[in-house]
Amino acid sequence: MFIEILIIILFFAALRLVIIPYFKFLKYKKYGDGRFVPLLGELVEIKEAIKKYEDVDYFVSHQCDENPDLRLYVVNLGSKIKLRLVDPDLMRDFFLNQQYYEKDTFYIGNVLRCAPQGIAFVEGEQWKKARKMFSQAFHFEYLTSLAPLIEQIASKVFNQAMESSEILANYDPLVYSQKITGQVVIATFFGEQVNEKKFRGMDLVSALTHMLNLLGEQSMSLQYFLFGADFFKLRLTKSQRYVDDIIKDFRSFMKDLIEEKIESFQKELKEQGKISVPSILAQIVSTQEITEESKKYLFDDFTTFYAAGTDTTGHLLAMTFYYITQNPELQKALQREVDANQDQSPQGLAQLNYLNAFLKETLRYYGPANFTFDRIATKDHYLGDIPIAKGTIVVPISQSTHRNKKYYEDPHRYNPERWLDNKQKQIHNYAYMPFSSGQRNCIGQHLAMIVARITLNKFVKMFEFSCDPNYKLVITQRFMSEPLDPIPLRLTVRKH
Ligand code: HEM
Repeated sequence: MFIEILIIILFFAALRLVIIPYFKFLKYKKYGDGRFVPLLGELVEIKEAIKKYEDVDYFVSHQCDENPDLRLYVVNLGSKIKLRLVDPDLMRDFFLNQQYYEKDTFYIGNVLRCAPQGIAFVEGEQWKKARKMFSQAFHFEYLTSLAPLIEQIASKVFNQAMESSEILANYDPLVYSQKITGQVVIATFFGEQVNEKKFRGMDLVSALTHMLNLLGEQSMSLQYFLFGADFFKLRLTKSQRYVDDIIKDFRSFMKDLIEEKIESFQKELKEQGKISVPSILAQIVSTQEITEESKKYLFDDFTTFYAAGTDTTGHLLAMTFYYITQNPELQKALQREVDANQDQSPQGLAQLNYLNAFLKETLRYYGPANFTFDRIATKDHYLGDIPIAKGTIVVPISQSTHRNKKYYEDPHRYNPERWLDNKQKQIHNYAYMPFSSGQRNCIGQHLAMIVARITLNKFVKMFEFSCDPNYKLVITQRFMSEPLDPIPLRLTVRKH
């Protein structure tokens, strides 16, 4: 009897976890290509890519090599089916049909515990309100008023590096770029570094980094994959209780800080008719009514901006520094351009050919976020001629399109020159999307580019730099795809 019951249970488990998903997989595979690995699905691919090709994104980068007309690639994630869109036309349909999707929190669920109501993961009316509240503050024109603040932060970090021969001899561009970008998110939000405020003895950058690292570590554990984020809320172990308490205390600390700032901005506005130092929060306080409801979400939005804007922009800068060293001729041209430039404003820097070509090419070749978070279909619908069933995961993979020879000549070569003098042939609107597209595109893209241009410009002005010739770049998976070993740059201070 026991054996029969066991067989029945195993049969139903196999049906639910493997057989039904496999038939769904076949249904979608006929529109493109795909790979089904029972239970483990795409996790196997991630492991293989690192082990065999030393690049966690190898497969998505090379997805269209054999078939540039490929439309989609189907994989499984446990029993769920996931469609990776690689054809720009399909991506366009996807972005025009956002009403049928919600963000899937499988990979990010635990990190979200520190900002559950942040703009990046709320849906519907709540998302619309949040996006409306911040949209003016993230306009290029408004952000240009924050350029002096960004400039100060970059100078401070570079000046510190200049004082230490040890740092100059072994400069880790990821660490120092993220120092800059983390401070920039805080300073552009509040108008200053708020250094006097300490959380458990830590400044804001250290506290946020500490909390996000703890949550990230939990997300990489087997328990997370088996039981999800709720498991860590149970406070079963000392370390679970430690992390849970940090989240609660930090949220309440930030709530007080933001309320205090709002009150002081409102007072300044009342007494002087304007807020003297520009910032994202100042822009909101001076143009909108701050309700109790909006206050409630502002903390989570701030944390979201920090999480979304620090590593990404830092990664863009670090990888650009690295690739510049791999192209010495162009490095010289960039240096000449930067030295000759008279207009250091964000508008002026946006006109520099080589500077922008390098940033654009890094974003194409190995941008920090070359795919969006997974989306789950909330209703049956069509993308073009493809019927998408409710519950299917769909995600546009711009990394595949960015490396498709149909759109880019010699796509696996890092070549900033393709962006000079309009050499790059007119590309499909959805074949270059480092900041995604549609209504949920990156709200911080202008800030990211302003920060990247100011920092790169300053770096090139201040330093000669090269990379240790023995260094081998291996890309692994952390919070995002990152170099496994720190990039060892050698810096010498330039004499002007
Ligand atoms: C080079 C730097 C950056 C890149 C490549 C990047 C890329 C992206 C991408 C691809 C998305 C879409 C994600 C999805 O739909 O699943 C996104 C969304 C977002 N980004 Fe960025 N980002 C960068 C910098 C920033 C910065 C500096 C901020 C803010 C300070 C920021 C804030 C956000 C937010 C809040 C969202 C969610 C928007 C929404 O759902 O309405 N990002 N970003």
